[in-house]
Amino acid sequence: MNNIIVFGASGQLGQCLKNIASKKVITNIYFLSSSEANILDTETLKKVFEAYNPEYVINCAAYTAVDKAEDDQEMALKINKTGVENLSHACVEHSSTLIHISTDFVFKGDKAKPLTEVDETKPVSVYGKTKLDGEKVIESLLKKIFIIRTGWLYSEYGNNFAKTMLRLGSEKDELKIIADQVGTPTYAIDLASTILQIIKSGNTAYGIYHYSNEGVTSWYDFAKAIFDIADIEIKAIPVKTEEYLTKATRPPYSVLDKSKIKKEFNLEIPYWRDSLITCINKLKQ
Ligand SMILES: NC(=O)C1=CN([C@@H]2O[C@H](COP(=O)(O)OP(=O)(O)OC[C@H]3O[C@@H](n4cnc5c(N)ncnc54)[C@H](OP(=O)(O)O)[C@@H]3O)[C@@H](O)[C@H]2O)C=CC1
Ligand SMILES: Cc1cn([C@H]2C[C@H](O)[C@@H](COP(=O)(O)OP(=O)(O)O[C@H]3O[C@@H](C)C(=O)[C@@H](O)[C@H]3O)O2)c(=O)[nH]c1=O
Repeated sequence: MNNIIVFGASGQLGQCLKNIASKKVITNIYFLSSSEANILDTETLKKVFEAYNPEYVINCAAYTAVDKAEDDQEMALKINKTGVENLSHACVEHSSTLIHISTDFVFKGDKAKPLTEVDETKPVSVYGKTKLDGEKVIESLLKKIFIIRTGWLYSEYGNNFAKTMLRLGSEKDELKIIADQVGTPTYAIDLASTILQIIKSGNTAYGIYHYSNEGVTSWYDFAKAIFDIADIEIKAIPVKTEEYLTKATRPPYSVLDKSKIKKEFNLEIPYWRDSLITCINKLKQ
């Protein structure tokens, strides 16, 4: 098999890909951190693509600070749109297939019905808008693409809600957690396995796909499950969105319909609580 390169490799998903690739003994995959390959630096991208001539490019690089993006629109746009545009041009030049990760936050989330790939996008945050811009730029430049929209990523790596809850759970006696935002947590290790499975399949059914774990929950119930599985005693207080102020607006409902990806790649997706147990057990080791 020809080379695979991963951009944004030191982030959460990048580290999960590294973990899975080493378990599956995949040796033709190369992991590039932001300091090794900044997707805003076209000269570096040119050199990297010439050196590796990748068959597949996995883009895990992104501006992911949802609240910070509201005051830092320029940088969020640069990374999530211009950087993605640079990668797309390089992929065209080298005939590479681009696997790009997008988000449930491209949706407004005002309808309580699992969201399909053809549902209307209407982001309500700067982060969501810039991620949608990234999707659009890829679709306008490249044919060989897999855009995977996912949501609520967590794992033993990087920063995420589950690790924040574990930390706050050991520091505080009580915690207010939003109970009227509903979605599905995604164990980034499960997503990483799926990405490598897509590559291995050689399937060329290019397009947008939705992926999360199975099931539906709220941030409050997700937090309760984290405390329960990790044996943390804390008073968790369910609150409405208006009672927990954040800079960015988040979709109230962002459950993704995964029928398309399951059918096309013959996937069995774990239920979110089962994967959460796996993750917390790993964190305990
Ligand atoms: N986290 C989540 O809950 C969700 C994430 N997603 C999407 O999944 C993808 C992966 O997310 P995740 O791993 O959690 O995010 P992280 O924030 O953990 O990782 C993002 C990585 O991108 C790197 N990066 C930032 N700017 C550049 C740049 N200019 N050039 C190269 N690399 C850069 C960062 O480098 P550095 O460490 O040096 O800053 C970081 O390592 C993203 O596309 C995100 O939008 C989708 C849904 C949910
Ligand atoms: C820490 C904390 C958060 N919350 C709420 C705020 C928010 O609505 C929700 C999640 O907060 P976080 O800031 O941890 O997560 P957030 O950064 O909003 O997570 C999002 O990240 C981006 C990158 C995505 O693409 C999304 O799919 C999603 O995972 O939980 C509480 O209610 N209580 C708390 O103590």
